[in-house]
Amino acid sequence: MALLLSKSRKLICLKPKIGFLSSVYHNHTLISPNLRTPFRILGLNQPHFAYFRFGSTKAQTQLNPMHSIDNDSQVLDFPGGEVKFTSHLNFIPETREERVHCYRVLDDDGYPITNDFAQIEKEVALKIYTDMVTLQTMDTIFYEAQRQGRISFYLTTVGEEAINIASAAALKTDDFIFPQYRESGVLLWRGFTIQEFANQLFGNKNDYGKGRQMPIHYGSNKHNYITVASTVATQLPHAVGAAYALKMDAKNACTIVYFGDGGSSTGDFHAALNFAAVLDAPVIFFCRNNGFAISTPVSDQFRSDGVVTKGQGYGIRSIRVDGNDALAVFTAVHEARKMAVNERKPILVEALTYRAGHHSTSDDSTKYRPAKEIEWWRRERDPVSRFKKWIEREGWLNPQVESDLRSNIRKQVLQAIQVAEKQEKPPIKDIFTDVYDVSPANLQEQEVSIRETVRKHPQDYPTDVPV
Ligand SMILES: Cc1ncc(C[n+]2csc(CCOP(=O)(O)OP(=O)(O)O)c2C)c(N)n1
Repeated sequence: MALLLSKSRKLICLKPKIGFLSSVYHNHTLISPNLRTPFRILGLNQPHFAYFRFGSTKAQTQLNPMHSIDNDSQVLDFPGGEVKFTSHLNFIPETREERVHCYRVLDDDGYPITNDFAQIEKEVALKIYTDMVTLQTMDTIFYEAQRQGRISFYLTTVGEEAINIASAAALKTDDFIFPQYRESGVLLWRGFTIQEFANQLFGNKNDYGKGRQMPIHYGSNKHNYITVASTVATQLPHAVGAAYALKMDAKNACTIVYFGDGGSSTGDFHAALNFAAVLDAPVIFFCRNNGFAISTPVSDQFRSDGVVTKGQGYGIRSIRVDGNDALAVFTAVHEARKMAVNERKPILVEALTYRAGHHSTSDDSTKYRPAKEIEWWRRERDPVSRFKKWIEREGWLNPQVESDLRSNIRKQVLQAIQVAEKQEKPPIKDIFTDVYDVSPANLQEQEVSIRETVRKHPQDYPTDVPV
């Protein structure tokens, strides 16, 4: 398509193409039905003619007879702001010369390298540490419980303890959490008890999901923690919708949505970011870039510089942080929350980390990555010991307190397992409740049928489920 600039400095369309530029001619002015204002070219000192070539037009090029025009000083007034013209055929490179820097506060030895971080009170720092240790302990013991066949499935957050706990610590209780599945620490921070975790894992009658979900699909109304869904990334558009609702209700709160590098390859991710940007929804997109989506490494996931660079493509302010540095994660989310709530804007945080455990109990990650690599991350970049070194130097923790803390938490987790295991399971009828007010005929038939099947083949069904 070629555009012609008339004496009245208006652009006229010579060969309109499809799209919103398909326009009507009106007094030599290009007026798009989709736009409130016509396109205009600014920066010209005198009226004259000019041709501009766009795309694959075959129209004959006529150079401007007035060579004095300084093309590069002209701008096109386009929706979204003025666009400078250039006579240089420059493609935007696929990558920046240097990768986006990663914000951190503590070095690998737990020494602060900057004062540019949110100040944390001693009590908050100790709760961050206590909850990181609790998460580690729960992961170790619940994982073993699955290996012993006591629960059917488990998934750890090993290596991502700082991401879980420090991000949660930077939020307010009115903020809504939309988790993926590797964020049980966020719920822990909010006060979900070890017993409540165990009840869900064992699917007993005290599980809020009434045993209808796989283990680790926690949810809690009380803690504004939306129930985990296995379908990767579906939580992203939900978080945007909820954030938009908070904005419409003029609430002083935001939503935060967690997802992995794998989740960023879904359509839901892109739809969510665009919606959030266009609707100015107060949502924090928190990507845990842990290097793997089960066995798929990030090098097979995308060619961009990680996930942080995608924010700008949608007009979203973004930051990359060291996910193994609790102080950096806390500070970034603390600032992101302020911006999201005060400015009513989405923010993208990409935390670089490493999934130091297997994907889940259904996975053996040494089949697709070197055991030494896993070991290195566990030993050299453990977020829990890094934070511990910092609080020890601050004088807030000593070895005796640390040892008591660990053994106390271990006892609590073991105790919770024993209690949860002994609890009755929810009755079979609970499978059919909570969706319909009046159960439809097909569900009633299924309910009868499942009872008959269990009675006929009792050896194939657990004995502790009331029929
Ligand atoms: C829509 C959808 N596609 C595929 C899967 C299978 N799946 C389960 S977890 C997972 C990997 C997700 O990786 P990532 O988002 O990076 O999170 P991580 O497990 O690393 O924390 C996949 C592909 C799924 N559950 N849902």
